[in-house]
Amino acid sequence: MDANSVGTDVSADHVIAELLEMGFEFDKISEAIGVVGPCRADVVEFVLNGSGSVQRKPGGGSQRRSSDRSARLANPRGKFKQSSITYHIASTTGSKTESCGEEPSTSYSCLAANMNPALTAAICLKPKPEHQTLLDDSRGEFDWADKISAVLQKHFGFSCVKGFQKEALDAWFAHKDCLVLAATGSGKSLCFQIPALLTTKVVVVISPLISLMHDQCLKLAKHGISACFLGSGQPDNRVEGKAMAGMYKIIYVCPETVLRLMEPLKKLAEKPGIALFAIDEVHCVSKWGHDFRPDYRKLSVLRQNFCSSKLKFLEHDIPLMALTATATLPVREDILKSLKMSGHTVVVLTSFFRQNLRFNVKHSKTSASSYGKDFQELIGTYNASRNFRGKSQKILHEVEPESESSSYESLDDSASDDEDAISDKTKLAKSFVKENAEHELDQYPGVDDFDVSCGEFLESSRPESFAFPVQSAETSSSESLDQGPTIVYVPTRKGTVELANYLCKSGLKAAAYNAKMPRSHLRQVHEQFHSNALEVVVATIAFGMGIDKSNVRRIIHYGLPQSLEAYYQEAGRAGRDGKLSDCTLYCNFMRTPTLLPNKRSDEQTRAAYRMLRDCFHYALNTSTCRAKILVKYFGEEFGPDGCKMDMWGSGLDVSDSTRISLNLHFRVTSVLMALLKCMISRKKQLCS
Ligand SMILES: Nc1ncnc2c1ncn2[C@@H]1O[C@H](COP(=O)(O)OP(=O)(O)OP(=O)(O)O)[C@@H](O)[C@H]1O
Repeated sequence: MDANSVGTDVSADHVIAELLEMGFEFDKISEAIGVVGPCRADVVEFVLNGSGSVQRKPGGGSQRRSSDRSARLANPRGKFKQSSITYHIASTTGSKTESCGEEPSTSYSCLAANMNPALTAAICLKPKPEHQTLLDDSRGEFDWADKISAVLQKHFGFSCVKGFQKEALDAWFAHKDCLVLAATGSGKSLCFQIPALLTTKVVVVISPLISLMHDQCLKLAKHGISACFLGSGQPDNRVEGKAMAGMYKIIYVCPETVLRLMEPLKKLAEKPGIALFAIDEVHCVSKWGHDFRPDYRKLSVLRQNFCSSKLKFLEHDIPLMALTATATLPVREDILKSLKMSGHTVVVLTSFFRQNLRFNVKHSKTSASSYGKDFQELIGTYNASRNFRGKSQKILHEVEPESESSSYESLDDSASDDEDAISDKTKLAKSFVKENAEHELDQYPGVDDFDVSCGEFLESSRPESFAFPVQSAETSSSESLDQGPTIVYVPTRKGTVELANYLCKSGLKAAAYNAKMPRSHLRQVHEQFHSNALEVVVATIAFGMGIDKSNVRRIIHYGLPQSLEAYYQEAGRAGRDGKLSDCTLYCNFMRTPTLLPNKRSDEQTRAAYRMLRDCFHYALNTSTCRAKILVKYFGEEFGPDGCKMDMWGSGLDVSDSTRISLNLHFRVTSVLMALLKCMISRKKQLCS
């Protein structure tokens, strides 16, 4: 059935279910359907931008309300999940389910659509095979460092490789496996992209997210390098065949697809050859990591199958290059072991310290009632920079958060009576289950979460106007932030919509982003974010790994992250141009941290609790440099001069620390930790 056919209860219910999944509130959806009818795009437009933005449809109004009521009574959320998935699949094959028979014009942000036609055109050219030999297979006869410089300059505009990049490339050149541990934004991708330019062979990159692969392919196309990605997000089924025939220099692929393609990959290894298997975001291998993906563990088949003892035509084992910015010592060991990397693996380790990131923690209820206080400065900053100071002040006073209650149904938004909260265990358990249910959906965006308009990324000539990135600027503590964009991470989908809505109403160019939103919207947010058309993206972790925009000036976590690795990974989106950037964590010290993964073993659940505890301790810390705690977490020690306390945030926000005494912190922490233990057994009961 057409999801948007007007006049049936099923279509209204369908739209309700989808919008609930996106994070919108039931009452608002009902009201909107009542006015504009059950067209998803119109309903969203109405909810976000009000009645003036959408024409009232005949057949809306009271007629719709009865179906809304029945939807509410039946609570059909689970039932509709399947429809929602079917809908998303349909949208990849081009069926017009989005816009009620019209081209989708909806912007879920407060901006008009801002597609970049040049970009779309560039990625939709016809393929042609690559036969450009830069390095012959003997590989020993010439100065390969010169060759690297040449391709680096030609394709990327950089004059030299960084030290750690050279080490990784040396390992590859010596046919050795390599584990690269380097800070966010340091340039790890180049380590596996350059080999593709130095040989006639293909580089296969394993990556966890379609969005990440998509972004990288787009960038490579702009740099004149052909690339494609394979997996369930690939809408063109011819791309896989072309990739296995060696028609792209770099193939991005998700782990489950690599496992499926073992035989074709063996053929590819024979002709034209595979130069390297790169495993990006390799912390996903580890059960102890923050972003465990079970299929990553099965990638040990690469080392087992692509070696000269198994494939007789190979002169050397095909090297593995594993890369991450966030791996603790146990995670590193787990990676080497579970991928069965060679005993001669070269470990390239650089500092995790990002000297231009300034870390702060502030106490906040982190609910709708605290938006006004917490985001006033941000709103003022952007509005002032657009010469809207007067208007924005007015708006700030006019726009009140819609409800005092938090989207979390937290027990503690009074932020005053922790003892009451602790005594009411039933309520706590309910809240725990509810939050868990939401977070589970938010935390692990599947490979189907993103759509692309074209699956092929062929080398395109670089436009004349193409500007190479400016090198890092020196940072000084007195430097002020310029007005690059901000990413706000919130723990729930509902939170993304609520906060983005609030910021839009306050005059900012903001957009919500979560994995359940329509792909067209997600694509649009990506494009607007990269073209500087958005000031703020309010996102779940779906907008995390791989986001590489140079001028992100602020990362705000509005709620506790699930681990310090996740926190540092997300914070690492800031200041990739080397300029001073702020990373602020707003944390409710009175709320039990419950951001927990579901469907895990007890052991993993305990590990998750440990990670949460580390986050909580990080937030509570009042005496040590925050950057120091973070890098220490990854096994790195700072020298005496390593941390400049005046610049890199230390304790809690001063005004808050006067309100919350240390005594209370420690009392609350110990009670919370006891509660967490209690919850493990409680959760078992609830799940059994
Ligand atoms: N040798 C180099 N000289 C100058 N800039 C470089 C060099 N290598 C990479 N860069 C730039 O550094 C930026 C970050 O690179 P990249 O996305 O590969 O980082 P990353 O280490 O993978 O980060 P993350 O782990 O956060 O995804 C890119 O914009 C890239 O162009």
